[in-house]
Amino acid sequence: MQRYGMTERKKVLIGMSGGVDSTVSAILLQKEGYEVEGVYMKLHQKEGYHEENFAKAQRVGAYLGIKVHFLDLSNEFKEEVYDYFVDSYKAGLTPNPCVMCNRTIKFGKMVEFADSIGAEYIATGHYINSDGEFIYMGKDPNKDQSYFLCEVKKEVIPRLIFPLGNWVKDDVKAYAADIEPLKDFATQKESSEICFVENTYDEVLARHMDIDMPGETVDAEGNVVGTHKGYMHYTIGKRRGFFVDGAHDPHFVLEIKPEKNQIVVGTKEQLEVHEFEIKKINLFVERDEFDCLVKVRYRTQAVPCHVKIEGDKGTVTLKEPVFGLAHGQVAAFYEGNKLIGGGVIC
Ligand SMILES: Nc1ncnc2c1ncn2[C@@H]1O[C@H](COP(=O)(O)OP(=O)(O)OP(=O)(O)O)[C@@H](O)[C@H]1O
Repeated sequence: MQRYGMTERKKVLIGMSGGVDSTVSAILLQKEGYEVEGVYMKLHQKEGYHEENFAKAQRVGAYLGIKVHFLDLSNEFKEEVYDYFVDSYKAGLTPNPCVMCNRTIKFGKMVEFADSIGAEYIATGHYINSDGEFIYMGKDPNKDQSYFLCEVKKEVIPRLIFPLGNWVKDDVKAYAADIEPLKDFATQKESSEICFVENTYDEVLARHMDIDMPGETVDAEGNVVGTHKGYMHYTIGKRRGFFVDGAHDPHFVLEIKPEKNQIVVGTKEQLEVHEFEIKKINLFVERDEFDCLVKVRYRTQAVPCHVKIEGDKGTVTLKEPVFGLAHGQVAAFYEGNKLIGGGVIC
């Protein structure tokens, strides 16, 4: 984790969310000899959320004797992440808000803030590794978050430090539990996967539009076979929450047609995908045609593939098929544990 030379003491800005991961990360950085400052970012408008979490981050700051800044990025977050999330569902796509947040906010605006306070390094409590040149999967396979960084700008990587890259979550909690003034951090409820979603994503969408609009469920040939609750309730691969008249076998969502408020359903075999296109390509290596592994969603196995990039589009040919590829999600490319980039599935 140590990047600075023996004679200098390098300044690091750590994103402190009030959670156990960033808390332990801040402690580890200080132990390593870094000059640490923290920042709590206000990202969304969830009632009461920021008061509580900023207070926690400040408690950690007081314990460590470090400054914790408060940065209101709610306008930027709304534009770059929240609106994109809502607009994607409206367009029948499955967004990846954490990927966009990492690119534009955590490793975008937070880096600009680090510059403004003279911090060379930027740290977070993500379960990821980095050698200053590349990003690697974290050691804890259940927590590895490297997938969410595949759209981060290449030039920021040398400045990133992830103190928890070689930790497993249980050890992080045990570490916090041993520190008397901070031991409640070890047992607090874990944050939800998407920070502004309290329960389900459709609760968020329902604040902006009418998502309950019954429509037709059709098969791959376009025959009407049943009904559904409104296209925004579904993602590709979903197998519940719609009706297929007289169906015995399980049916899955194959496609979403927002303009007709239709969902296309079919069998598991019909979900099989061998090739797909990507856009918004972000690579950490200089190549336009290569073999690698690809993860087409967060919690899935990486599969071998061939990538060919032409202009701002790319074609990914899979050597093993995947089932249920959702448009709008990110495909992250790996060589072993090394993240070499990504793109948005279109
Ligand atoms: N509001 C925030 N302000 C500052 N940094 C943040 C904020 N939210 C997240 N981060 C940073 O991003 C990291 C990853 O966030 P994420 O929400 O994915 O993880 P987490 O496992 O809930 O982490 P934590 O236990 O630290 O809350 C955090 O560890 C923290 O360093």
